[in-house]
Amino acid sequence: MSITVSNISKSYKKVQALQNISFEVKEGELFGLIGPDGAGKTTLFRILTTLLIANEGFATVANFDVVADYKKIRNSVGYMPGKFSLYQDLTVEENLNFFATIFGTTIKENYDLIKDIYVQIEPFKDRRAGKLSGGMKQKLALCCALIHKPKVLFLDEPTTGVDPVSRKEFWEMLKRLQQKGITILVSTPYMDEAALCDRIALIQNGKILQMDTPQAIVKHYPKQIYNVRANNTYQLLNNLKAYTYNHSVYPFGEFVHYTDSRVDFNPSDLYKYLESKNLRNIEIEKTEPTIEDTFMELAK
Ligand SMILES: Nc1ncnc2c1ncn2[C@@H]1O[C@H](COP(=O)(O)OP(=O)(O)OP(=O)(O)O)[C@@H](O)[C@H]1O
Repeated sequence: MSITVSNISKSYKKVQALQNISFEVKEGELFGLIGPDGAGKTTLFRILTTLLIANEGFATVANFDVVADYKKIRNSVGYMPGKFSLYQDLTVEENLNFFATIFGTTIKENYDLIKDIYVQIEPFKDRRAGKLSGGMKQKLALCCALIHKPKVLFLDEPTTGVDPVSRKEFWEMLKRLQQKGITILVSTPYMDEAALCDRIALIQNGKILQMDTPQAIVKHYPKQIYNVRANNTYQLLNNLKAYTYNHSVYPFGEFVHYTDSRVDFNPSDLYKYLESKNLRNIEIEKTEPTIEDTFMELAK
């Protein structure tokens, strides 16, 4: 196993950030921690990268214990923290050289590993990191986390605040790194990114709600979901929430996602109800669940 987390708990005074978390990540796996702000993702990353000590439980990374073998772990992992971690006043090249030097290596030695990413920021190598765009900062941070050829890469919300094109490119880069044998633990609040991982853990309030492949998680969704639309979305939401038989109701893109509590649900009953509320242009159609739907169901 590349990462083993066993019954880890951590609290900050009154806040219980992690409650009895356990999971394993296999060598070469791309594993996602999916959860909203405050779920406990950063706390877990800090424990696994030896920057914070858990109150209970144990964990290993690359077969080293996170407490006893912390120095060995620091040499074996790359960590890209959520907040921008680079030296704003150093240039792109200086930042990268700095990280290479503290790990006793050079840009040249591991250039192969970062090449695909670095070529995209190389034209700006003399620019100060603080003056880079969001997407470029993120690429530089990834190069810095990779420059010592880590076995395990920890990426805490690497795409938060990054535009959709750069997000897509970033995930393509992760897939290429995975093919080079690097184990990756990545956190994200974006449900569409969850589908790109080999396995995911859905996490909320310091607890794992569910863990499996993205395909299996969606397959186990227990209900039929309906896309509902009408001329007034705000009123539609309120009317659906007030409907006696609703099981779940929430906005989803241009639709409202609705599930019914009855086994013999007939959409025409709902149609009539919404019509009686003076809604117009009503549409009710079956749709497939997504990871976001699973999250909404588990978080209920
Ligand atoms: N140093 C701290 N002192 C007190 N409470 C903290 C501290 N760090 C985190 N917390 C609390 O612990 C909980 C988990 O926070 P954590 O940062 O691990 O979550 P997260 O999933 O990474 O969310 P975010 O994306 O917002 O950072 C939150 O309720 C947070 O307010």
